[in-house]
Amino acid sequence: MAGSGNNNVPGNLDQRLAGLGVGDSNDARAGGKTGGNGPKRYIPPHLRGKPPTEVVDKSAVLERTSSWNGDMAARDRSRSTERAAGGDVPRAAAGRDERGDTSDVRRSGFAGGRGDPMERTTTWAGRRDDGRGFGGRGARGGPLGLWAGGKHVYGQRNPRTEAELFGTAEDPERMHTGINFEKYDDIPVEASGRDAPAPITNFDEADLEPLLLENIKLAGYTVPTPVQKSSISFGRAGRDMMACAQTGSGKTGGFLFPILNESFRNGPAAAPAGDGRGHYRSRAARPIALILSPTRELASQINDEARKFCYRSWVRPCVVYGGADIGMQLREVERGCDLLVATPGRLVDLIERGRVSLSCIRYLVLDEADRMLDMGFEPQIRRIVEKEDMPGVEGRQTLMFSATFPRDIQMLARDFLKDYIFLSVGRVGSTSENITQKIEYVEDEDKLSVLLDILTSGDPTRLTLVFVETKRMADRLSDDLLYSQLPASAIHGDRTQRERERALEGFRAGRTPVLVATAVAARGLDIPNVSLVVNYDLPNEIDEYVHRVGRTGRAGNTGNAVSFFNRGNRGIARNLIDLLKEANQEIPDWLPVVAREGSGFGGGRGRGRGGYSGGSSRGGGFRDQRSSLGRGDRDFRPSNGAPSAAAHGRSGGGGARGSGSGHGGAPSMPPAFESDSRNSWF
Ligand SMILES: Nc1ncnc2c1ncn2[C@@H]1O[C@H](COP(=O)(O)OP(=O)(O)OP(=O)(O)O)[C@@H](O)[C@H]1O
Repeated sequence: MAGSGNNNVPGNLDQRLAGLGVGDSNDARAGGKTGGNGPKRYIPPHLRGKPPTEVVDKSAVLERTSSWNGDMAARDRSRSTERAAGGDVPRAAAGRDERGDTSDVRRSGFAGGRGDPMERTTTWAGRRDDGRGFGGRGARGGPLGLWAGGKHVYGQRNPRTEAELFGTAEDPERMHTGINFEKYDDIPVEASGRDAPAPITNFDEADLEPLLLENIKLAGYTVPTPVQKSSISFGRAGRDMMACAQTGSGKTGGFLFPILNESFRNGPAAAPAGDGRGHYRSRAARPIALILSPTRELASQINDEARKFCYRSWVRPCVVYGGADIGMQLREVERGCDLLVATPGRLVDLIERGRVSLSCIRYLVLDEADRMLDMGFEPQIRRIVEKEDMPGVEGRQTLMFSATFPRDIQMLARDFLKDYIFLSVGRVGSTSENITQKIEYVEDEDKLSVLLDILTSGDPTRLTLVFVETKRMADRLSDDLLYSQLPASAIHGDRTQRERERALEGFRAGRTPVLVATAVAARGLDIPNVSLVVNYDLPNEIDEYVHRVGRTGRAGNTGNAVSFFNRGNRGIARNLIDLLKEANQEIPDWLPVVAREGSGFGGGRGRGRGGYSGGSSRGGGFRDQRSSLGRGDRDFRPSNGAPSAAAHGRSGGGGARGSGSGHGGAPSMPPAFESDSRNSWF
C-alpha cells in the first residue's frame, strides 16, 4: 500500500503514485485496504476531482460503454442469464446462442464469407465438371480465375473487391510497415540442411508467378522479409522446411507465397483415380493445400491473408474451425475449396462426415506447431496427416512453423518432414528488438492501480492489449476498467465466437482500445497499431511471453510492452533475463536478484514441456546450440546428424544495451529498492 511500508513495492512507485495528485485519497491503490480512514478506492488520474458517482455508478458506465461496441452490455446480459441459471451456463446453451445468429459471422468474414455481396448471391453452378475447368466466380477471393486447358486464366479486376481485400492507404486497420522494416535484413538467418537453396533477394527478380506478384504489390509489400526470402526459394526447390522466425516478421506470407507460387504455376492436382473411398467421398472437397492452425482467430486471419494473395486466381481459400456454425462451413467447403485453413478438431469432424478428402494435398503447413501440441491436438494432427487419405511425406511438401523445437516437435518433424531445411531467423524464440520491453515490480494487489496509471498516462486512443492468466480475471479486469470509464472488452475461451469476434472487431477499429485477453490472443494475431502490451499476469512459460509481447512491434513497427512482475513469477526470471539481454533491453537491477532466489527455490528454468537441461544429459543428444545466432537454449535440435549450417544472412547479434547489472548485479539489492528516474510510463 502506498506509504504503508510494504517492502515489496519499489519506493519510486510510491513516489510516482504520490505525484499523481490522488486528491482526497489516503490510499492511492485500488481497493486500498489499509490507512487510518479505512478502505479507499483508487481514483485514476483522469477521474480525479470529479464527483464520486462518476466512478462507481456501474449501470451508468455500462450504458455508456455499451455504445462503444455493445460488448459489455452483451456480456452483462449473458452473465445475468448465467446467474439466473444458477452458475455456469452449459456449453450447449452458449453454442445455441452462437449458432442462432450466423449473420454476424458472415458479415465479419469469420467463416470466410467476406466477399462481394453480389457475388455471394451468385448461384454456384458446379465448378469441377462444368467444362470450364477449375475456378469460376465466387465470393472468397473476389472474382475467381480458372485453370483451363493447362493455363491459368485470371479473373477480372474488381475495384470494390480490391478495396475490401486490401484496404486503402488511409485505412487504419491496414498494417503499414514501420521504420525498422528494413532492419529485418540485419537479423541473422541460418538455414541448416542438405543443399539449402539460396534465398531470393527481392520479389521482382524472383521469377514469381505474375498474378502472385501483382497481389503482393496490392497488399503493399515491396520487400520480402527474411523468412519469405528463404521459403520462396525452398518452395521452388520442393523442399520441406521447419522454420522459426520472430513474431510479426511475415511467417504467414512465408508459407502462403511458396504454396501459391507453385499452385499458380502448376494448376490443380487431379484426384487420384479410385482413391478408395468410392461414393462415400463423392461430395468431398479435395483441397491441394492444408494449413493447420491452433486457434479460430488465427485460422480466420490466415484465411483473410490467403484471400488477398489468391485474388483472381483459380485457388479458392476456405476456413473451418470449431465453435462456429458447421452447416455454413460445410456449404462453403462444398462451393469449392483448394486451400483449406483449419483447426484440427473441426477438420477431423469434416473428414468423418465425408466432406473433405485429403487425397489431393500437395502442400501441408503446420502453423504454431508447438502451440497445437500444447493444446493437446497431437492425436488429431497425427490422424489427419498419417491415418486419413493424405499423400505420404514423399508425395507432398510440408512446412512447419514453431517458436521452439523441443523433443515432441522434433518427433513430428521426423515423421512429417523429409530431408528438411531448418530455418531460423534470429535465435529461436527471441523477441524483436522493435519492442521496448519493461519489467515492473508490482504486487498483485497493486496491479489494477498501476494499470490504470499506465492506461491514463498515454494517448487514450492507442491500442493496448492486456494479458491475464484466467478467463475469470479477464472478465473482472475488463469490468474494472469499464467502471473507471476506460473503453475495454475481453477475449477468452469461454466467450462465444460471436463475442470474441466482436471484442476483436471493436479493438481493431479502436472503439474499445483496451482488450483484456487470455493466452487465446497471444499467438499469431496481427492487429495493426497495437502500441502497448501489458502482461498484467506474467505467464509461466517464456515462449508465451515472447508471443504475447509480439502482438506489438510488427512488420518493422515499434511497440512497447510492460510486464508486472512479483515473486510469484520467479520461475520465469532467468529466461526473462536472457531474453531481455538478447533483445538489448534494460534489465532492472532487482531481477537477477529475484532470479537467484528462484533457483534457490527450485524455480528457474521451468519450461514445462520438454524442459531445458543444458544438452547432453537429456540422453537424446540434444545440443545447446550456441552459434552466430547467440544463445540457443530454446533450440533443441539433435546434435547428431544435424546438417551443416549455412549462414543465409548477415551474422550479428550484439550484447545487451541495457544498463542492467545482469547476473552480476549487487546481490543485496532487493526489488523493493529499484531505482527509476522515469517520469512517465510510455
Ligand atoms: N514483405 C512484407 N512487406 C510488408 N508487410 C509485410 C510483409 N510480410 C508480412 N507483412 C505484414 O507484417 C505483419 C506480420 O506478418 P505475419 O502476421 O505473417 O507475422 P508472423 O511472423 O506470422 O507473426 P506471429 O509470429 O505473431 O504469428 C502482417 O500485417 C503482414 O501483412
